[in-house]
Amino acid sequence: MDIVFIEDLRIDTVIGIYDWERRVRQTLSFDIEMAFDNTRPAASDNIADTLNYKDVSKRLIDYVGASSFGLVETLAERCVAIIREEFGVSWVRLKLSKPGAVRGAKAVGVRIERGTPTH
Ligand SMILES: Nc1nc2c(c(=O)[nH]1)N=C([C@H](O)[C@@H](O)CO)CN2
Repeated sequence: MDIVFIEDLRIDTVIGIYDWERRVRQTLSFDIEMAFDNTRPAASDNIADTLNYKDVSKRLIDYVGASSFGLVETLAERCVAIIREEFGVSWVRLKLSKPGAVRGAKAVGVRIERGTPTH
């Protein structure tokens, strides 16, 4: 299975369950793997044949930046749904990290996988 990935995409947003978290913006980090058959763009050398990681990144920056969920679980699920529905990706693995949210931990968060690879 081929993968297009986005690593450590950092986006500021309102996220969290506590009162103070509703009043500030925190930086989240996204690591995303997306199944995609890269043989066609490799043969054509044409950006139009790719799963364009810049387009995916821009869409998530806009969406996450404007969101204000309580749980990282909810945000992760919505981001994966956008990638699958709007970019036609059959399988996505997404890790959402919230750095510094727990004293003593570098980061906490969730990792989810949705869908089935079609190739
Ligand atoms: N499984 C989760 N646990 C916790 C979450 C979360 O979104 N998912 N959120 C918090 C707080 O917002 C925390 O990040 C503040 O430090 C606690 N646990």
